[in-house]
Amino acid sequence: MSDIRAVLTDIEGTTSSIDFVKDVLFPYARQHLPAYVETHTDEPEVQHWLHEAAKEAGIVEATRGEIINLLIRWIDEDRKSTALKALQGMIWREGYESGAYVSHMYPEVAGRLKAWHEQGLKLYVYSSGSVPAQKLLFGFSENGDLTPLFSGYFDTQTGHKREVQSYRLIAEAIGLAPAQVLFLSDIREELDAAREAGMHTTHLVRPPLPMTDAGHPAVADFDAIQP
Ligand SMILES: CSCCC(=O)C(=O)COP(=O)(O)O
Ligand SMILES: [Mg+2]
Repeated sequence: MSDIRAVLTDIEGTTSSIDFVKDVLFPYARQHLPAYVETHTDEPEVQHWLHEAAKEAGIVEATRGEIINLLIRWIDEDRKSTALKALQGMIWREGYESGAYVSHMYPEVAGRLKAWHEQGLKLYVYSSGSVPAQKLLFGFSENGDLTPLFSGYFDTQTGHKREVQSYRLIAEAIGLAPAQVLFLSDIREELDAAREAGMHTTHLVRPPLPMTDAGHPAVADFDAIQP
């Protein structure tokens, strides 16, 4: 993969465990969402995303309570809604800043990201979590602040992760040909879309998941990747 100039990484199931997202972040957002919406309801950004959530659900008129219930249902369904993800990010900030949790990183991830960075590779993140949530996750990690390693972040405002066009737009935004980018993910459909856009791909199959052939080069951890 000698022409690789940048690594674009997914988060959940790739740099960090699905359990951290499902058992720590989602429950925290679920628990704090009602009070957060009630106490921040006059903030334009909160208003904007509540409005976007209602629009996405096709709701013309709803009480605040109904929108809160809708968002809680979406958390339970792990819906990759841009509006929900933006609101979750705002709520998670309070959790990180109060020390309620730090983000999980698989043991080799921070070291490998640092090595790639030192080697001159540009590092980018692409996650369904909002860009502010991504910055928090890498800023408050078990391995300290990893944000200086990254050159940019992308979320579903660029497009959904299973759509080919999203990867074309990301390559354009970072100023590289898709063939100069290596995309890392645990999800086959995301890897398929990135490859169709022309990116190199590597499938993260984190133990104890059994190694499976999803049609992409597959590894158990970042130490096995040589961009
Ligand atoms: C950005 S941290 C929270 C992760 C999250 O909300 C999520 O939906 C994970 O999506 P990913 O695309 O990283 O699998
Ligand atoms: Mg993932």
